[in-house]
Amino acid sequence: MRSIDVCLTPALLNLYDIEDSIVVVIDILRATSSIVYGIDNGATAIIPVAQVEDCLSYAGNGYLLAAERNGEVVEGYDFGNSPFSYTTEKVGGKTIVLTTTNGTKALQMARERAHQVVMGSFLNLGALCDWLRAQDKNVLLLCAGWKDKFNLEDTLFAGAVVAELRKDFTHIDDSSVAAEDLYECAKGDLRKYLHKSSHSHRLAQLNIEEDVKFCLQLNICQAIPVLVGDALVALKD
Ligand SMILES: O=C(O)[C@H](CS(=O)(=O)O)OP(=O)(O)O
Ligand SMILES: [Mg+2]
Repeated sequence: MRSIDVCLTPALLNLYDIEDSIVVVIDILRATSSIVYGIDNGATAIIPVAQVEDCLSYAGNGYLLAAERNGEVVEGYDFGNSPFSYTTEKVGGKTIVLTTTNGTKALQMARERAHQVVMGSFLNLGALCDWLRAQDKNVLLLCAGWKDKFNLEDTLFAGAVVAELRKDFTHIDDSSVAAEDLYECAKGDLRKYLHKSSHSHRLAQLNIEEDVKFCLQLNICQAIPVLVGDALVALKD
């Protein structure tokens, strides 16, 4: 029996047995979207850290240091978590140390217990689902949310994955059913639906509408970033 469950916020992660599961970390706006895009664009590795000051211990290695808090680049860092900072020209062949408000924190929580940790986004939805379908493992879709609270965009993506995979799994929990129904509600126009989201209001003041539109594109990437040791690298077949 294979199960696919949705953990709606990292605050609930301890309720799940993930020792033998693949955990998909989801932070659509914008951490996992940018990580997927950067790895797809040839970044050698992305090292996630939970605290801004943890980046400094990597300084001097020729790594790029990326830090975002509350939607803005932390002063003194090379860049933050806008996908437009993760183009081939900017990150190809480079190692990036990254910390964000929600996504890297959720990742650090998952890595402590999960069998395997990968990154999900609308950008690599199809490739991710094809790979998950082929693994003989339970799956937990971990929504990074916002400061440990539920958010719409991460749950929408979890619902998109459940919709793709529900035929391949014998058990889905109620949060998976709810996430899938939410996705069915919104899939016709994700951007329009997400005008309701707290993130849209928060980022509206930061004028990064283009980031939001970019992160909602489907299947422009094939890369599946996987955590190997301390770093996220491209999953090899
Ligand atoms: O930078 C982002 O888009 C968010 C910041 S917030 O959710 O608007 O506070 O950070 P992320 O860790 O990518 O969710
Ligand atoms: Mg987010």
